[in-house]
Amino acid sequence: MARSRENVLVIGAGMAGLAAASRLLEAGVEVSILEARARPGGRLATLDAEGLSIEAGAEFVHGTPEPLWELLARAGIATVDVGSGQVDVGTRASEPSPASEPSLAEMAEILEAFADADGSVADFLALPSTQARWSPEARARAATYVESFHAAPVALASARGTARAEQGASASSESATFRVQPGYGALVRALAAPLGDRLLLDTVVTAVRWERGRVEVDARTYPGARMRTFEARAAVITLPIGVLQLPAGAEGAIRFTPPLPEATQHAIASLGMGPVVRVVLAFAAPFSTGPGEPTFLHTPGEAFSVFWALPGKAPRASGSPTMLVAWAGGSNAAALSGRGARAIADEAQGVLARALGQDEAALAARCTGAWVFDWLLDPYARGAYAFITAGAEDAADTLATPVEDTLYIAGEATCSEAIGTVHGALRSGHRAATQVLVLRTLDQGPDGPYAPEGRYPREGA
Ligand SMILES: Cc1cc2nc3c(=O)[nH]c(=O)nc-3n(C[C@H](O)[C@H](O)[C@H](O)COP(=O)(O)OP(=O)(O)OC[C@H]3O[C@@H](n4cnc5c(N)ncnc54)[C@H](O)[C@@H]3O)c2cc1C
Ligand SMILES: NC(=O)Cc1c[nH]c2ccccc12
Repeated sequence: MARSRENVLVIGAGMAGLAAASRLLEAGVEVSILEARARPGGRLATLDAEGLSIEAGAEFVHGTPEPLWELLARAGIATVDVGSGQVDVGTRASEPSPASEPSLAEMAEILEAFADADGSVADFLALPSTQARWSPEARARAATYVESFHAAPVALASARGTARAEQGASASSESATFRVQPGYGALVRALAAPLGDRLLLDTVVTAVRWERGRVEVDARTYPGARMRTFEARAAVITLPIGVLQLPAGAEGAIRFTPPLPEATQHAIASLGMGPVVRVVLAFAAPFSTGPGEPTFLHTPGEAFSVFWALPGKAPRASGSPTMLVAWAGGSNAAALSGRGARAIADEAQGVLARALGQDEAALAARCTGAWVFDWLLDPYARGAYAFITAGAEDAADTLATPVEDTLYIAGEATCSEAIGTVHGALRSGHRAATQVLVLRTLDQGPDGPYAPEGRYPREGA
């Protein structure tokens, strides 16, 4: 077995791991990247569904975060503006009506006001001063938004942390939302290509033994047959927080020897991993979701609290949508999770039928496909994305602090300014790579263990 002490191991080939590995490789550091799945990308997963690209995980580019746009531009990948149509339907069958501007504006104010609040989102919404200032509709809208899009139960989510995440997800003054036209999978392919056979798929990490300046990682192949040990000077660990939170001994838990420092363990335990159930429904014929073909159709109070249309393929592109996403996050998703694809798809169709005032059986008969993504059940994610819980506002920064200059934890959950996003994951990977590279420059010098053979001229050579 090849053993090398010069390299850096990157655990996980999602956006954070791919970004870290690419940076390190560009800087001349020899890296190996260990990925449990049979594909790179992690929570970026574009599937082919009836000839259309659909996302199982992330779909949107939130705002114009510079490093993500730079990557897209470098790879020549186009984006499309999603649009901002918002339509509300009540819990009872009714005609969808455009979301009222005042209630949207009030909700934006509430999300901003979270920034100055201690405690949870639920605490803030229950304050007499909050109730006096904003309408019940706006408060309910804010709660539903946090539960669904931040995937965070309002009783747990930090108000200040949510304000920060919200700002991070906007990432620009005009908070437009975009789609990656060919799907995020195209970006994953562009990032993974230069890594070649340094990217090891079907490699499930089971244990990390470490001491300052030395890491040993045990891994098995998916069926569990082959064990391998990898050795390196340092490891960038991009495991989702849901995986790091697994109790010792649980299926899929990774054993750290010695255990991670108390502060790191505490930070891991105190972050939340938000659940999401995402269903893509396909309809054979053009399908109308209401006036002006809205982008987002809100169904508050239902198990799926928001729906949106996916761009169709020609010749339907100019017509009504034929593919819709049904989205449940936070407490709703936790309640749906584990009920099975059939029951979850039926529930999504039922909510949609009620929302549009249509007959449920007739709508179901027109549905030609349903793809169900229940992220809490994903063994290599254990949820959709992280959220900051009340009292744990510093946890992401704690995780981003290198452990003994040897373990560098990255991933979306470690990016305090854009937690839960693709660009947050990307930034965390770049940050970890920089931490590794700075260490090389300061502590190791050009002849140190990170220096690839022949990269630096030796004196007298
Ligand atoms: C349904 C959904 C919708 C989302 N929507 C958006 C959106 O619209 N916009 C947005 O910006 N963000 C969105 N996100 C969040 C975004 O997808 C994530 O923040 C980002 O992709 C996380 O990247 P990462 O590298 O931190 O983690 P991951 O992509 O999870 O990468 C970690 C990698 O580690 C691997 N791994 C796990 N266990 C092991 C092990 N034992 N051994 C080896 N490897 C292992 C995993 O397989 C994975 O590939 C969404 C996420 C989900 C789930
Ligand atoms: N569908 C989404 O955009 C989900 C999402 C991921 N991270 C976020 C942060 C803020 C708002 C939404 C999100």
